[in-house]
Amino acid sequence: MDQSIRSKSVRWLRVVNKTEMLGLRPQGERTCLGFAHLLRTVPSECFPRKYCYSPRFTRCSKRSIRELKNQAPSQNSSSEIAVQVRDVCKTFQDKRKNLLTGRFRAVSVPALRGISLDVNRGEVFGMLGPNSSGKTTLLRCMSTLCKPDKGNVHVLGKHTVHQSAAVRKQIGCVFQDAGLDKILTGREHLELFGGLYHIPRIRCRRRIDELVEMLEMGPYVDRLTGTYSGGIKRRLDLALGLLHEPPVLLLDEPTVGLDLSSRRVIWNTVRRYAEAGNTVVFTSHYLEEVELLADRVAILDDGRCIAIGSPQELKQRIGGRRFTIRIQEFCSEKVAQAALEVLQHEGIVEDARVNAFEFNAIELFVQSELLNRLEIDPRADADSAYNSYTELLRQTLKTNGFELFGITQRGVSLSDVYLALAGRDFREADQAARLSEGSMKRQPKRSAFNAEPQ
Ligand SMILES: Nc1ncnc2c1ncn2[C@@H]1O[C@H](COP(=O)(O)OP(=O)(O)OP(=O)(O)O)[C@@H](O)[C@H]1O
Repeated sequence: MDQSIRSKSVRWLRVVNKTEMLGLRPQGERTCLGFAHLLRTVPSECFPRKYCYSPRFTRCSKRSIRELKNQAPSQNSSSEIAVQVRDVCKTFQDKRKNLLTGRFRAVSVPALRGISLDVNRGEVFGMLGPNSSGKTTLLRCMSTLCKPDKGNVHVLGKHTVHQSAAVRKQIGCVFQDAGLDKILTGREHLELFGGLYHIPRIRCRRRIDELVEMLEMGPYVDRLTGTYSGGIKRRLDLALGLLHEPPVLLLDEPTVGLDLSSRRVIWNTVRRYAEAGNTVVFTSHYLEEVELLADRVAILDDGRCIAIGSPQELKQRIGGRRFTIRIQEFCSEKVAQAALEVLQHEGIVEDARVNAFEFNAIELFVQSELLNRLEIDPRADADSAYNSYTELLRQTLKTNGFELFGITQRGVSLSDVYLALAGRDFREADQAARLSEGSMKRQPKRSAFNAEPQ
């Protein structure tokens, strides 16, 4: 590559470092380098002394720093807790255009509404939620990039606002919109970051080789990143986040839009990293990814944490089984509603609805209490009891003139947990978020099982 371009790029990088890190870049101004925002989480001590004045998020009075240092560690900031979030609220001020008048008006968009949670050291912690539930904002609060309006976030006992420089030394971040500089190769990116983190050159090279092997990037690392596919770009992003071996790794939707092989590589890398005693916090939209990867998961809805626990615990808390009844392959809503009314009238379903996203299939949650009440094989094991219940459904629908296309049953999934707690399923929530993006949000519904949101 042309050396002059590269040195220009590195010079720009320094300028961008300085302005991004110190929060001096005017809002909305474009940076020359795509990956500039990645650098915001690099500790400010990496920059020449003369640049290090008044960083936006580290600015606080000497007195408040003294107070923080003298503060006795709270009960939960013990060594077992890697990330502590307490009562965090964040509201954005946004502008919306009135389509009639063409004028903009200011609107408040509450992104986080009092979230508290703890992430233990050495665990893989997932944050699951539909669009606009506040996952990214919470992750940005943990990474020092977003300042909560209310509440505190501590990472390894350090306050993310008052001790942001100390926090940045402990974290690695991979965000959704991470950009890479097209005119540098993957290895050059890694070397550049190694330099910023002051990793000795030989150690840095060894670490780069390790990461290249771990992320299966051998054939790509010496190519210009402009030629990378989405999956390889995400792998390089992850390598940049892992380069300095941070004890806490923050990932925002690490596998969104990737094919299965890239996802597998990323999942394996994250797992191995956590097994080495590090903490990983990630957000995801994919239920199966969270079930597979997370030791514990927080389910977010509308800026609130509605459940927290291991995927297994959460599913057990809901219990029972989920039935899907299809009257016809592509059923109309009217027919499905009529069938549901029959079942309700016969008193053999408790918690049921017609799912418009599944061609108006009827979905039921069935728990053992219902089977006991209906006196279905009281002495039989769970499987036979649920099979008898299936037969009862089939007979009831048949005697009322409904020909069945099919009935399936399965154990509950995290999607059912979300449905039970939030009163709507993921796709409905995503659609609602898209429709009401930024407008007044609905109040959370009571759970389908009357489970109290936490
Ligand atoms: N900089 C911002 N300015 C205005 N509103 C914002 C800003 N950042 C986030 N929001 C709003 O805050 C809410 C939560 O957004 P956030 O990105 O945290 O959600 P999310 O759960 O990560 O969603 P997704 O899964 O789509 O990434 C949304 O309504 C979003 O529009």
